[in-house]
Amino acid sequence: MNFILINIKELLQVRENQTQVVKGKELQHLPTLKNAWLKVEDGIISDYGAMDTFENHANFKIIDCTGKIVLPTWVDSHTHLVYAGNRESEFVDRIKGLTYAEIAAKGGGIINSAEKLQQTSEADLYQQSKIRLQEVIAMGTGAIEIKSGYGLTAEAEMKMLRVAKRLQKEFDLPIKTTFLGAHALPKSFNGNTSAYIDEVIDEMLPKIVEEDLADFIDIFCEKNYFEIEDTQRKIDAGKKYNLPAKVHVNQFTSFGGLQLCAENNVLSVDHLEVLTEEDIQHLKASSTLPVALPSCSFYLEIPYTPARKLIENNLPIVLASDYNPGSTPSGNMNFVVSLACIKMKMTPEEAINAATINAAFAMQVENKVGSITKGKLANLIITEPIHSYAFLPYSFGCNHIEEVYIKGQPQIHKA
Ligand SMILES: N=CN[C@@H](CCC(=O)O)C(=O)O
Ligand SMILES: [Zn+2]
Repeated sequence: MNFILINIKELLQVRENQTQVVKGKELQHLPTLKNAWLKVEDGIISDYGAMDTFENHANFKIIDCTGKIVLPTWVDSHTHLVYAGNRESEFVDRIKGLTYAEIAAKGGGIINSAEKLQQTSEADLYQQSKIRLQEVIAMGTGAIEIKSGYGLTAEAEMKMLRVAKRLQKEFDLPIKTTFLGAHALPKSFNGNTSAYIDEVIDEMLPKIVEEDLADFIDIFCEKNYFEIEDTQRKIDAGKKYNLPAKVHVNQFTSFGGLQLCAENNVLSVDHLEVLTEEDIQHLKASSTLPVALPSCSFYLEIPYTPARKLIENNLPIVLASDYNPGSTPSGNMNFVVSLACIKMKMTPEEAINAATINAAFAMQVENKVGSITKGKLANLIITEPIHSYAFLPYSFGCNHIEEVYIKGQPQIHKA
C-alpha cells in the first residue's frame, strides 16, 4: 500500500543519516518536524517534509493525521519472548516478599520455565510466542530481539531458536535471535558450571551455528549463575563464530563482569541495576552499549539503572523491555518509556532516543529502523490526537496508539 500521511502535528526522530549512537547531552535533542507529511512507497519511507512543501501525488492514498504524532516504532533489543506457559504461580510468592533468588531456590525461576519448555512442542511454542509478538506489535514494537535460554539442552535451545527464526520468517518486522544457553545451571550438572559451559560451547554452539539460528550470544553473568571465567569463555566462543555478545550483567551484584565485557567491547551490557563508578569508567573506555530494563526493576522491586549517571558521563543509553515470564511479564515498550521518565528521571526526549535509534544500534538494525530516514522501513506509530509527544510517557495508564504500520502495512485491526 503506497500512502502519504499529511497534516502530521509532529513527526519525531527525523534523522537524515545517523551513524553513531546518541549519547550524553545529545540525548536531550529529539529532532522533529512540525506540521509534516510522510510518504511511504512499497513499505519504505521514501520522503517527508513540511506541509508547505507538500504536492499531491496520484496513486497514493492520503491519510490525514491532524492533531496526531507520528514516530518510528519502538525497537526492543532485549526480550525472552519465546517461552512456554507462564510463571504466574510465582506471582503470589513475590507479593508475599520472596526474592528472585528465594523463588529460584524453591524450584521456581528459569528452571521452572525450562521444565515447561521441555514439555512443550515446537508447534505449541510457536503459537504461544506468535500471540505475544502480535500483542507487542500492536503496542508499537517494530523490531525485536529474541533470546533462547529456557532450553538448557542442545535440542531445547534449538527448539526455541527455531521458533524465533520462524517468527522472523513469517513476520515483516526485523527480528534478531540470541543464543543465551548459559542462563541457569541445569540440576543435572550438580553445581558444575564449568562443565555446563563446556556443553554450551562445544556441543550447543556449533549446532546452532550450523543451522544459522543465532545472530548474537549472551550469558547471565551473576553470582550463583555464571562467573567471570564462564563469561570470558562464552564471549571468546562467540568471537570464533563472529557472533557479537549481549550480556546480562550487574543485575544484582557488581563483581567484575561489566569490566570484562567492556574490555571485550561486547555489543551491549544489559540490566545494570547495580553500577559502580569503576563500572562507569570501564564503559567510558569501551564501545559497549548500556541497556536498561526498567520494567524488570518495577516487577522485581530492584533498583533502576542509574540513567542520569550514564548520561552525565557522556555515555549512551538504550531502553528495552526484558519481556520474560519471570522478571518482566510485559513487552509493553510504552510502559518502559514511561518508567524511564518517572523512575529513572530521563526526559521524554532522552527516553524516546533510547527506545528507538539507540536500541536499533543495540541489535544492529540501525540501517533498517529506529528513525524517520529515507530508505528505512515504514515501521511507524500513529498516535490518536494528543497534545504533545511528552503526553505518551506522562499518560502512562492509557494506550494512545491509534495505528501501527510494519513495512507500510497497518497492524491494529480495530473490531
Ligand atoms: N536475569 C536473567 N534473565 C532474565 C529473567 C529470566 C527469568 O526469570 O525467567 C532477565 O533478564 O531478567
Ligand atoms: Zn533478560
